[in-house]
Amino acid sequence: MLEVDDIHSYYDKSHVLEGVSLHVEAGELVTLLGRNGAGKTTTLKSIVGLVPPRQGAVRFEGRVINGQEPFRIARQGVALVPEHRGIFGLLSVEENLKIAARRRSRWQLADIYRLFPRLEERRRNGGNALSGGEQQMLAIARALINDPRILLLDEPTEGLAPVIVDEIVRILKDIRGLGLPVLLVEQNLRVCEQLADRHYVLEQGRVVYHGSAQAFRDDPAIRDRFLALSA
Ligand SMILES: Nc1ncnc2c1ncn2[C@@H]1O[C@H](COP(=O)(O)OP(=O)(O)OP(=O)(O)O)[C@@H](O)[C@H]1O
Repeated sequence: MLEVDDIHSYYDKSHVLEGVSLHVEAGELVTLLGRNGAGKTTTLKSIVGLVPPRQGAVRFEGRVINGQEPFRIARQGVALVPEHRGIFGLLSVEENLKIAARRRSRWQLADIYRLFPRLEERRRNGGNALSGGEQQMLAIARALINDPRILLLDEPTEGLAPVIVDEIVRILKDIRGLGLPVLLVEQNLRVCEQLADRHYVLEQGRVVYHGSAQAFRDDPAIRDRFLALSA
């Protein structure tokens, strides 16, 4: 349903993605791994039009979307939850959700609160008063209430305490259980292994490994290589 086909992306003259290809099928959770600076965030930004690829194609549900404005890509249901969470600090949790809600969304507030009980508890708190983990949950919740057809997540567990990481993993499992496809950029291998159907590893703007979660688990060479990289 999402197909990234040999994209090349740049920051000015700096050639950052050198022919990245990947795909995410309906109902899949796919992770994008790689060390800092490998191009993971740039791949997500290229998909949503924030860093438009200069070559190659991005197709969503069979239609070419690269070259469109980011808001048009978002409107088609491609939602990015960026690393720096982008919530409104002066608005309450519930206001943050209501402002993001799309009319006729499949997601109502009650559905969101069922998935994120912590947000219901804190629904009258201001965004500024939330912990890092709660802000991350709110960022994911805001993306969901806007009724995406695919969710792109940039390092949702970064810097969070283990107990909160477990809560985010539980939420992502539930999202996956609902059949919503997810492309997850994540450095935490334990998180990836609990969630993913397939993995891609990026190095210096290229895909250097692609395989099923099972193949990745069974292949110590690639695991060691990745672990060594991320250490
Ligand atoms: N706005 C920018 N302007 C110029 N160069 C950039 C910009 N953003 C990223 N880069 C460079 O592009 C390359 C890929 O960065 P990117 O953020 O995509 O990597 P990443 O794999 O997501 O790593 P990280 O985990 O550190 O975010 C890096 O060399 C980085 O320095």
